Amino acid sequence: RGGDRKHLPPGPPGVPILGNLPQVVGVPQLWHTFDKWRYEYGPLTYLNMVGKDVMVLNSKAAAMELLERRSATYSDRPRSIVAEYIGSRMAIPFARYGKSWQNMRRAAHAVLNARVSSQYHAVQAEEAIILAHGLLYDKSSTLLEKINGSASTVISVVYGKRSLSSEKKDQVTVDLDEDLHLPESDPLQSLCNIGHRFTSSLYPGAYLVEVLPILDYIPAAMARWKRNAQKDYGRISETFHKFYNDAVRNDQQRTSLCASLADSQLATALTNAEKAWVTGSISVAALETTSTTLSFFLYAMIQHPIVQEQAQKELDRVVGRLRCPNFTDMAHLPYMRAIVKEVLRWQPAIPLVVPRMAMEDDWYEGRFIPKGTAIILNLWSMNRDRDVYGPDVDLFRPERFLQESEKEGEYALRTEYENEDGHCSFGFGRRGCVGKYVADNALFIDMATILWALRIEPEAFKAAENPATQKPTKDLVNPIPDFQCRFIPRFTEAETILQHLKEDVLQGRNNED
Ligand code: HEM
Repeated sequence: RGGDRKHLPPGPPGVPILGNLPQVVGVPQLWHTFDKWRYEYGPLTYLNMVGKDVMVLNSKAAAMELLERRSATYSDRPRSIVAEYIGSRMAIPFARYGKSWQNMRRAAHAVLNARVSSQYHAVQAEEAIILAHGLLYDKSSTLLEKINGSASTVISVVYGKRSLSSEKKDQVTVDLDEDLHLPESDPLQSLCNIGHRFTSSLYPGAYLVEVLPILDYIPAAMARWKRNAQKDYGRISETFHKFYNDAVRNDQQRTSLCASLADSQLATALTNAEKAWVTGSISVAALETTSTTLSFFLYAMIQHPIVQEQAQKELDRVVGRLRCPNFTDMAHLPYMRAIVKEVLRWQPAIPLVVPRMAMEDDWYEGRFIPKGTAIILNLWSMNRDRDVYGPDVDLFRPERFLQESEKEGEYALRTEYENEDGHCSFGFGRRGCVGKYVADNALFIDMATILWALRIEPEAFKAAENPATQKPTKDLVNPIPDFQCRFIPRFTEAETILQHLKEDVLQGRNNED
């Protein structure tokens, strides 16, 4: 093995003992640092973190080979001491590979796969109406509040039509040293905060104990990080149980994921606690990813009014102005579908994914990957691979997924993207995003409904002169830029139709009670 280690991939030189730790600890938006390194070191960048092997995986080709074709070797997550105290063993996205994860994943797949995901079309279309209506009329919430609330599309799928509603939503901030804030009045905020508790604790270099596991022997009474993590586990568990039990009791229609799990034969392998954690952790995985992507969509639209106009031309031609878009229009709206793909490519919600672990010694293109290596998936760089997307990777340009159609001024999706994402933002292989069909559908119907009804304009600043800034973050989630926009009805009927449909949705929900 000593000889093999001479063939480790290249990486930035580190310092004695600590290795590359000082180049990583405390650095915000690490995906930018890793992106720079990839031009120097190639598809795999080697880092030594106090003697621990870590590699950053930067190219789609390498990810396809290792994570898809050799997925049996790369489906585990490395042990994270802090995340385990918080409950990662029970949470699908963070759990180690094994029987318990397999049972949870199987149950999640059964209710989220491509075929079943069409069952959620109706509730997704309803939520899209509520979102577009709220963007236009709800003056009591900020844009960010509306966007956070908008992700309830996904939450309705998990917890039912009487989805968890929020009374007040703040921008999510979780300080590792502060108490986990789980406001009872605001379940969506609680789920976001739980998600950040995990994703910030898994950010490279977040806790010293991860690279010096001996620190785990310090008793909880003397280690605040451990006390906090143990306390948070109890509170998260209680929250997930409450949401699950309420949903099973209240979802008379039995359409929600919770009700499916409660009724399903498939879920018999799961304990009640696992069911609560499966649904809780799926919501956590779904919520901020979807709302972050929707935020970047709005941001892209104010920066690119021509893209907006092009999409609206397509919507007018295919849908007309007498009804809202629906899922049967999807196949006829290639420009809209290209916008969904381009937002996901341009700004992946999770630029650095929760790492994988090599379960065996392995080789890639003459480079040695020792067993136990933590592999950080750098989706940011994969989505900006110039060999795949051309030199304009930093630009938002949906046309990259399109070709001219036979009819002048119209587009068709390039055939290779009909059944392919065209981006890497859902990850790879056995641990790839299990909710990607539900996510794609929610994003499509939300974006199409908004663009059909509304024109989106920048507020208070000219985007080109005063670009919005992103807060520095030490979290795996891509922070939403600080921007404001306003919404204007595109035509009179849009307002009337939105108003009627929203009333119908609320009326329908009241009748179900
Ligand atoms: C724009 C929306 C979304 C994005 C960008 C996204 C992205 C991701 C990524 C990058 C991963 C890790 C993949 C890997 O390790 O290779 C993941 C995992 C996961 N996602 Fe999503 N996701 C989205 C929406 C959703 C939705 C709507 C759901 C559920 C309804 C969901 C459920 C999950 C779950 C349960 C996992 C863990 C899978 C596992 O470890 O086995 N996600 N997602």
